[in-house]
Amino acid sequence: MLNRYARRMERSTVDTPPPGRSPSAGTAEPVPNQVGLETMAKEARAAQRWLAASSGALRGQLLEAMATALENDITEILLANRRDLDGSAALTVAQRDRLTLNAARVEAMAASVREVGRQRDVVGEVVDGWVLPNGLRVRRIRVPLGVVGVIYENRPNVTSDASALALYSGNAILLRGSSQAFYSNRAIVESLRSAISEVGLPEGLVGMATETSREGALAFMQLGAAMDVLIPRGGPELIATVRSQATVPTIIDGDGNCHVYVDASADLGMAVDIIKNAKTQRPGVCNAMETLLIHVDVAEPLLRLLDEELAAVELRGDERTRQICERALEATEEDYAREFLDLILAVRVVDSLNEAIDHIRRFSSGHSEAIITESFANAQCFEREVDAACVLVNASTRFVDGGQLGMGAEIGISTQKLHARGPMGIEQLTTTKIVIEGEGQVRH
Ligand SMILES: NC(=O)C1=CN([C@@H]2O[C@H](COP(=O)(O)OP(=O)(O)OC[C@H]3O[C@@H](n4cnc5c(N)ncnc54)[C@H](OP(=O)(O)O)[C@@H]3O)[C@@H](O)[C@H]2O)C=CC1
Ligand SMILES: N[C@@H](CCC(=O)OP(=O)(O)O)C(=O)O
Repeated sequence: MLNRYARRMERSTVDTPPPGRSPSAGTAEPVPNQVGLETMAKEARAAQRWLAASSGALRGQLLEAMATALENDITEILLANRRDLDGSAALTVAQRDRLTLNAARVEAMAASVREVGRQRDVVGEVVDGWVLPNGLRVRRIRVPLGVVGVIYENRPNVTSDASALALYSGNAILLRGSSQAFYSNRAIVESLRSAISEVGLPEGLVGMATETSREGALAFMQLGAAMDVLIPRGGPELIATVRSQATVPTIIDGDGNCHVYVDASADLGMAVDIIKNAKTQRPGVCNAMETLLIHVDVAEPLLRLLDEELAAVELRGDERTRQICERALEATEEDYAREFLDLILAVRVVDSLNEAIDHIRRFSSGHSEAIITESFANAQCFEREVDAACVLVNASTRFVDGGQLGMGAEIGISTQKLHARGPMGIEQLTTTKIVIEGEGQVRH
């Protein structure tokens, strides 16, 4: 029966070339592809019904087929990626790094899909249950959210990571990736859809918006009841547009203005290793460090070490930083407020842990914040008082990643508090419903 259903599904959602980027929208005018989007959303809604009723074993089999398809289609995916890279002249270093695929990265994408498929199946899990005095049996069970939408940056791996997480948790997914990654995303979606079809499920479980203009993105976030939740991953402009224009519920996955604070009690060797990793291992990503805060008691020895160890990094510091490290430029308030996504680091010397926490409270985007300390009391205070999705003690902010945290992958890193916060995996793509079973009881 599922195979018959699958054969009826149209492949149209991945066949159209991109009409190209157009200026930012902000208007309520209807957009040309709204009908296409609505059709795609309807297909996703219909297809999700089949998946919600499927067994964890079938969903595991589906993810295995998706991983194998990615491995088999590696040549097509890399060719499509080359087309994206050739067509995008004005990419920043961070954007080029995000967009670029190679064989190892595609293999890592397949490995992530498999890793997601090895996670515990949470669909149908009973999270609570009780029996009432009148004999009614009540269970709260975990169920998929339904149709999940994602607007995301130009990272093609998000296409497969997000699809794997959504499908394994019983959801259908609608994808609106960056126009810069259109051909890569299309090749990946085609590969995933062929695997879906192969296991007898409807291809409409993964839909991709083909209108890549900003108007298209606006129409996507205005799908209303057709989408159960939208996860926007991106910078402040995207987030502001979603907050003011979206007509669907959202889980905001915003920018990462991440701090590392080096306490007076810190082990400076450990501090140097963590700082180097957090700033330089992949500077263009959201969990990279943007500002370093140093307790005044260790400022001199640490900055002398960093002067050499961070030779490739441009430092922008306050007056006390510049007195110790002559090459540091003057930091402005704006430098502390922004995400560089580059080999640039803002630095500030503080007199106390409290001053560091005050700075973080003022400038943090609520993503990831770290302390390096040998003091248990200071670590506890930092954990309690810093209001961020992830707080780290003596570890690099780069660990804030679903794969690194054992979740297989992440659909995004939520920087809001409801209904999920931090890296979002399978469980965060579910909600619960209450099932009540009786023997004819009526309310008096
Ligand atoms: N918290 C998290 O999970 C994550 C956060 N990020 C953050 O994302 C940023 C990096 O990615 P970057 O490429 O700069 O992100 P952008 O915000 O520029 O782009 C992200 C996506 O949103 C679209 N978009 C951007 N602005 C608008 C708008 N005004 N209206 C409609 N759609 C819009 C883009 O489309 P197009 O490209 O076609 O213009 C793209 O698909 C960083 O700030 C990083 O910290 C990134 C990944 C994960
Ligand atoms: N998952 C990521 C972090 C989140 C992310 O995708 O960030 P970005 O590269 O800014 O789009 C990682 O550390 O690999």
